[in-house]
Amino acid sequence: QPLTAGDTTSSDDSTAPTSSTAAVPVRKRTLADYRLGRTLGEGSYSTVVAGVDLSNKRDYAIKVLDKRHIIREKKVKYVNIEKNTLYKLDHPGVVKLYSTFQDSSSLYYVLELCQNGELLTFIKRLGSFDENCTRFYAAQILTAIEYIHHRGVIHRDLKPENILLDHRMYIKLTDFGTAKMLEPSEDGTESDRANSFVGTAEYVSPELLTEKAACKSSDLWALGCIIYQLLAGRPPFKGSNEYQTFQKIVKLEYSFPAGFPATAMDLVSRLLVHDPNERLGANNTIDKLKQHPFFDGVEWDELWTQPAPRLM
Ligand SMILES: Nc1ncnc2c1ncn2[C@@H]1O[C@H](COP(=O)(O)OP(=O)(O)OP(=O)(O)O)[C@@H](O)[C@H]1O
Ligand SMILES: O=C(O)C[C@H](Cc1nc2cc(Cl)cc(Cl)c2[nH]1)c1ccc(Cl)cc1
Repeated sequence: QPLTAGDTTSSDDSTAPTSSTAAVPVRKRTLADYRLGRTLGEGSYSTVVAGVDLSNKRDYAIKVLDKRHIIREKKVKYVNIEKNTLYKLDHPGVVKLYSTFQDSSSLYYVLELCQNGELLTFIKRLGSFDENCTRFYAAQILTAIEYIHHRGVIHRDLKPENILLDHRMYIKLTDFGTAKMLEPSEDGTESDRANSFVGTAEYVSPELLTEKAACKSSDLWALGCIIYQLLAGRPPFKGSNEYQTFQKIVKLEYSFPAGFPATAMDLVSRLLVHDPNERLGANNTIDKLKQHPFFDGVEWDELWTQPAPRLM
């Protein structure tokens, strides 16, 4: 018998006033609060299913992790990094985490539902994006990166699989389990280097391969790779295996296909730069990135209210 709004099984006082004005404390959710629907996707350690919250009839994405698997694979740290990072972030371009809970076998994240799945799916389906669509999506991704960096978070694994699309076809960054929260160091400025962890081969920055240390600028390198991929239909560095890919990155071995728009070529070549400090927008100068001619015409204040361009 599914729960209906107003029914309560937990210690709540079931005679609690049901009027919407009553400040009912936010009760820790349990699985019983949701009607689970279709499976949205599978991760290495997770399954994501659609779920309707029975008390407010809203749709969510519920990410389920098997506890034993998490412990065996030593991913406890990543789970708590993803939880703490997502709880801290609040931006239209970042997937929202509403609640977390657990039962005897699993851990649950209740996430904002991104009905249109992964950006990668659309790149594959269309082959590539036209310049106008690339501009819109690059601008949305850029403002989401600007926001997480402002909050002292480096994503470290930005790629079209980790950029989801909601019902309005707006982007939502996800997968913060490998993100890095920069610790404010003694002199108050945040330490700018994060150690260990290597992202996905095609999008990994050179500094991560040579010095094993990511910085905010590593996300700008990934943005350069993503802009290239939106227009070319494939990432700039792609070897026949991971090692080959890393070689190309370290040697900056990439070229633009014929027909690649000139302003986009200029922008990408200012992001795919070895020295992290030399990348356009590095060292908290993302405004310089926004002023690049490629973004001419972007209404930055309307970016999260205007309708997304039709992908074609
Ligand atoms: N909030 C969401 N809304 C809709 N679909 C989602 C959402 N979060 C994840 N998904 C889908 O579920 C799939 C699995 O996501 P999840 O984050 O659990 O694993 P992953 O990060 O893709 O894989 P891995 O853990 O191996 O990196 C994703 O590929 C995505 O398609
Ligand atoms: O309920 C909360 O919010 C806190 C718990 C803390 C927590 N309990 C755990 C149990 C196990 Cl076995 C593994 C991890 Cl990573 C665990 N993390 C929790 C539950 C779910 C998720 Cl996704 C993260 C953290």
